[in-house]
Amino acid sequence: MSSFVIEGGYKLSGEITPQGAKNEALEVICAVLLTSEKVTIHNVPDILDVNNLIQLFRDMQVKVEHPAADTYTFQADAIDLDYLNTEDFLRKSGSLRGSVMIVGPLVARFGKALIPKPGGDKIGRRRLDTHFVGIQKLGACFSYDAERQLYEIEAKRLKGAYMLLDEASVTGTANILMAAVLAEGKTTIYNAACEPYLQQLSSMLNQMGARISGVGSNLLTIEGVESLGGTTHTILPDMIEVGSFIGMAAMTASDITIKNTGYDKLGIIPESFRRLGITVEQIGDDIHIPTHDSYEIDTFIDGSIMTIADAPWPGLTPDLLSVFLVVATQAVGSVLIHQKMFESRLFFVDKLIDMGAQIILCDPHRATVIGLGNRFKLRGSNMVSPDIRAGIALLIAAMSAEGTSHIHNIDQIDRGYQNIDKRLNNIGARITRL
Ligand SMILES: CC(=O)N[C@H]1[C@@H](OP(=O)(O)OP(=O)(O)OC[C@H]2O[C@@H](n3ccc(=O)[nH]c3=O)[C@H](O)[C@@H]2O)O[C@H](CO)[C@@H](O)[C@@H]1O
Ligand SMILES: C=C(OP(=O)(O)O)C(=O)O
Repeated sequence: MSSFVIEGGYKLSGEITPQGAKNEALEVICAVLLTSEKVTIHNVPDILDVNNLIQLFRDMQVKVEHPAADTYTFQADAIDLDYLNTEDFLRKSGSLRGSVMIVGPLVARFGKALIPKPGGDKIGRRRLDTHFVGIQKLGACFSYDAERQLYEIEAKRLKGAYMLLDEASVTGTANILMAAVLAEGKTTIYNAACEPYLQQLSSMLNQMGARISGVGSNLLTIEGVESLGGTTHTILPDMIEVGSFIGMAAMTASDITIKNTGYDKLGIIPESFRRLGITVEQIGDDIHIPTHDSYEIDTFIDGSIMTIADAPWPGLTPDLLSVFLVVATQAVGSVLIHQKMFESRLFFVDKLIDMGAQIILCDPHRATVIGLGNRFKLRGSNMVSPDIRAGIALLIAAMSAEGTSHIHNIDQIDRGYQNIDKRLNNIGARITRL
């Protein structure tokens, strides 16, 4: 298992460009299974999760070409459905949460799919009810094979239906949407998730001939079509990486410009960093973070303690709360970080406490951070990354700390951040990969 050695205290300077969005990539790559024609996707991030999904598609006999570093062409005209029954498929798809989104396209196009309990971060219970109930409403039958720990899904032709999702699940909405585009008749999905990932997926599907309206809202209407064709699609910049760079710049007192951020699609993210006292300057589609000698956390208008909490889009994404938390440790003032969606994502704070941060873990969902300002620096430490976003938060902490830190299990970081050590070293960081 690889690790990073980080020499803390070095400032960053210059420009950095975000990679393509991981979560959008996983959705739009699954969508290529909906057509026998060629689909070209640009701005594909070179990260573990995406590369593993692409390898899985190759194993399913999807024809994959890689004409440029960030461009892939897929053609699913001769899929080997028997491969889904192999141990190899079950092992590979089981370790990758995004792979659950092959169910919708496969059952819509071929009338059957197979999926093991999927992987992803161990950040609390991660149920699939929304996916299953939605696809069942379209007429598919699910059966669970307890011995092999997998679900078999079958349908003749899916039929459009009305559904009110029990929660605005991101991958759940994508999965149901990809099933509904080829179902017979009209489907209505209320309480749909509407992150830019889903807006992008919907516009790609419409380009392929689907008829989806309500894109960007929580009420999607889909008129089913007989078949879909090929297209070319470009993935948006990764908003979680943009947020991670904003936090990193503030915490290391660096002056950096984040290029081509897809600013209009960042929602409430820039404003949420401003509430921690960070200057986020929009320059066209770029973001400039000037050097911060210090930054002071706002209070609410009535003077009460600031809360940074996640919420379904257009609320604040849960994937940035670990970054907000670490950045607050060096701010002036206090903030309550409330991670509502996941129940095991805040336990990494004990590592920050070891580094000298003042944090009270109130319960699995809430942590109060007492910002120490720049009077007290964090100390370098030896730590293990428990999940992708805790991993980047620990990297930010290590980069701002006095002394050297070691982060183990960096596969968790590589899952979602492309060549992060090289890209950060290019703008002044001191990170060595072992
Ligand atoms: C591959 C991918 O795209 N992964 C993202 C996707 O995961 P994923 O699609 O798996 O996450 P879901 O949106 O299904 O739900 C995430 C968690 O939030 C809870 N929940 C969800 C919606 C809601 O209205 N209320 C609620 O409490 C769920 O019970 C679950 O515990 O969305 C998550 C939530 O933005 C992100 O953290 C993941 O990075
Ligand atoms: C939780 C995340 O990813 P996944 O859903 O793939 O585990 C994430 O990207 O923060």
